[in-house]
Amino acid sequence: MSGVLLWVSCGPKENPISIVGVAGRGGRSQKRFGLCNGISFASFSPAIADPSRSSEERVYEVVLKQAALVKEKKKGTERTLNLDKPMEGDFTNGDLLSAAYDRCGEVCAEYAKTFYLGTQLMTQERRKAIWAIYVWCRRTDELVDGPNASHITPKALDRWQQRLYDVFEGRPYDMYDAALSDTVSKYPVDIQPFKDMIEGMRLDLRKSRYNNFDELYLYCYYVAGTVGLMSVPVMGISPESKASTESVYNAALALGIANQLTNILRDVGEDSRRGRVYLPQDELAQAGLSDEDIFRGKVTDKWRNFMKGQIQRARMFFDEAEKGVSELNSASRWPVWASLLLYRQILDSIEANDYNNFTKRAYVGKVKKLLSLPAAYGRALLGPQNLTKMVTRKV
Ligand SMILES: CC(C)=CCC/C(C)=C/CC/C(C)=C/CC/C(C)=C/[C@@H]1[C@@H](COP(=O)(O)OP(=O)(O)O)[C@]1(C)CC/C=C(\C)CC/C=C(\C)CCC=C(C)C
Ligand SMILES: [Mn+2]
Repeated sequence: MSGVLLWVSCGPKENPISIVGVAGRGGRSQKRFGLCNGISFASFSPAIADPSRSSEERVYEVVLKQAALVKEKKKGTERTLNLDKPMEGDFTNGDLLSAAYDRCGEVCAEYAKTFYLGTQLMTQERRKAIWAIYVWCRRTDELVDGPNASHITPKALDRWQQRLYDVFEGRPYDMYDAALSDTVSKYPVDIQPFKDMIEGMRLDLRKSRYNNFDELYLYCYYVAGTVGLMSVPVMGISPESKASTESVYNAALALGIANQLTNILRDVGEDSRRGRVYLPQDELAQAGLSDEDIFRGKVTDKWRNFMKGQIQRARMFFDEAEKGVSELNSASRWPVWASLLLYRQILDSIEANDYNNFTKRAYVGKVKKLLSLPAAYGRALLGPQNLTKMVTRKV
């Protein structure tokens, strides 16, 4: 890839896997949480650094705050690009800004073709903003996962965060930043999910095991749930929607978590070869498995049973997310359905591979991908259905 980018609930024992989802209306919503084990939060982001509560509770507080902010700001703040800091070009110039957005679109097309195709149905303004957010997320992930990852230190992430503050204050460093600066000046996008994604990358630098689902949930929020929270203010909620803002944000969070859990299940072998195990250690132990079994990479009945539970949990998060998609603005629904249906099918593919995610990479073939697009389009035609007030599901 281009060098430009590079520089830069847990449940009770008899019910081992459960999630309790929520959707409410008019600010009266409540949320129930699974009980999860304690974890050290000393260096986590202050917004969610409270060890006495579960990750779900703390993340849900961020959701509520984001929903309140979007209601408050509606059309964004009056920030304008500030040129105190020298840049290579004048990005307040319409042509340069437009070139910056085009470049974001190219990066998006190069990395995520199907998703790029999905954005084509969105209004031009929204599509550009989503591209800018996409590129920032991709660059952030590249810091810890790209070819220069071995040189990345917590200090480098601190600098990336400082640069993020500059972007939000209208002081972009380069054209990708300029596109994001412009986006956050136009849409009620808050900095918190961006900071939290950087926090997820910090976690990746220092942690390679997750004791329980509570810890894993927090990681998934940081690196993926945040994407949902960044995207909703741009995608917009349908004017016909009667669902509460927080319930839509909650669904967006669930989609990010579902995607990341799916990523983790698909990449078990690949991650283990990098010394990483993103599976809850307590659930592995309950299934009679350990890290050794993962490094050995043999598909056994114990492994199959364990995987069935993990897949089931990921599907529950997808179900949770599905309830929110129809509440989005009509033009935003198609790309979200497309990405949801495609990602969800990776889980089917893991099953079709007889749970061999050690040496076989689960993927969705071209035909299935193509068939998903009209299926997504059909679903996108369905408008707001009103999220039920509270949904509680246990497996
Ligand atoms: C109401 C409702 C359901 C609204 C929809 C909200 C919405 C658009 C949610 C998007 C969820 C989403 C696409 C999350 C991304 C999850 C993800 C895959 C995160 C990856 C993290 C790190 O993973 P890892 O390193 O293990 O994996 P790789 O091997 O590196 O792949 C990420 C890579 C973090 C970076 C995330 C991105 C680059 C994706 C950013 C995407 C967008 C901004 C666009 C989202 C919009 C649509 C239409 C899907
Ligand atoms: Mn990555």
